[in-house]
Parts: sequence; structure tokens; C-alpha cells
Amino acid sequence: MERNTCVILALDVTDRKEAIRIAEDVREFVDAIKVGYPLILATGLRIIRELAEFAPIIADFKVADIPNTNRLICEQVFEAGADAVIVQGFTGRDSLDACIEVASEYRKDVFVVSEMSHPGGAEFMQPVAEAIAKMAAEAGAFGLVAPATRPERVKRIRKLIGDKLTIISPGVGAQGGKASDVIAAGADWVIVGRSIYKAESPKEAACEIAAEIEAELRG
Ligand SMILES: O=C1C[C@H](C(=O)O)N([C@@H]2O[C@H](COP(=O)(O)O)[C@@H](O)[C@H]2O)C(=O)N1
Repeated sequence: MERNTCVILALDVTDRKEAIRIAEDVREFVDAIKVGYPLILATGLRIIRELAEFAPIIADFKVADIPNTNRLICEQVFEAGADAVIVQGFTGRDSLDACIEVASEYRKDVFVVSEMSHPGGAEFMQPVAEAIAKMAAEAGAFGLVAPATRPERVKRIRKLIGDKLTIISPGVGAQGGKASDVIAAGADWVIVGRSIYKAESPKEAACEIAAEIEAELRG
């Protein structure tokens, strides 16, 4: 995944034609597209290859099962053409290892959720987020998901892992997070859904977020 605009589109629409139209529309302003259950359950796994034409695809299935089931899921995800998969870390090291093993067989990447961006993310995940981040680094994951709604947490997690892991941060816009703040805190990419795909012009919305980040990085 080339770091260019530092924006990942969370394409949480449930109509195939709309998804393809938006992906084509914003392609010059996003570095990757994250697809999850809403779009996949509505349209089927085929949409991954259709969208891969426009950008690398991160499959957000929050994989969270026993090792064998995690392996079976990740095999299907990469066979479907995804470039990366998002997995939960709270299921422990053996379950995470199973995902990373499959990913390395396919030469693809694993992102581990350390702490979620919504208010409930602070209830049970925040207390173990740093342990999950440490485990992800030791297990050889490619990156972490950490909350743009709490840039101070991203800063803390970045301090803990150094440059061992890539950090992608959801929660910008609709959830209240600010792209430039979380990039300043140490995130490599922001994940943005509604603020782009629900915008009058998704292209302009993506362009504006990319410009905000560029200004932050220019300092
Ligand atoms: O902690 C997390 C994990 C998860 C993820 O990225 O893995 N997401 C996803 O990021 C996107 C934000 O969308 P919007 O709020 O911009 O419309 C949605 O697809 C969420 O499912 C979070 O929002 N927070």
C-alpha cells in the first residue's frame, strides 16, 4: 500500500453500482478502499475484485475466532483478491498467528484492532489495547487499527510500537475525529467512510481530507 494521500475510503454502502461509482470517483484521492460486512453481505465477495481495479482492498472482517476458523476465513479473504485483512487481537496470540501465517502464504497483510474508535471501545478494549499492540508487533502483523477519535491514544500506541507497525485510524468526520490531528499523533492513514461516501461530491470530500493531511505533513 503506497502512502500517497494517507486516506483509506471505508466503502460502507450496500449497492454494487454505487460502490463502483464512488470508488472510481475518488480513486485519485484514496490509497486504499476498506470493504466490510455491509457491502460484502449485500453484494457478495466478487465486489472485492471489482473494486481492486481502483485501489488496494482491505477486507474488514474483524476476524475473531479460534485459530483454525481464522485460517479458513483468511484463506477465503485472500482468494477473493483482498490485499489485507483486519482481525481482532483480543482472541489472543494463537488466533492472530493463524491469520498472519495465511497472510504470509499469500504475501498479504494483517491489521490488528488495538482499540476501537466508538465510545464503547474505551470500556473493554482500551485497558488491553497496548498489550494487543505489543502482541501484534511481536507476531509480525503489518499494522494496527487505532482510534482517530482519541489521538492521544494513537500517540501512546505509536510510542509503544515505534515504527514497527503501520497505524490506520478510523473515526474521522462522522465520529468526531480530525484527520490532521491523528496523523500528527502518529497514524499513517485515516479511514473515512460517511464523510466521503455520503458527501454531495465524494471526490471533493476525499480531496479536502487529503489536502488537510498534506498541509499537516508539510508542517
Ligand atoms: O474502531 C474502529 C474499527 C473499524 C475499523 O476501521 O476497523 N471502524 C470502521 O471504520 C469505518 C468508519 O466509518 P465512518 O464512521 O467514517 O462512516 C467503518 O467501516 C467502521 O466499521 C471504526 O469506525 N472504528
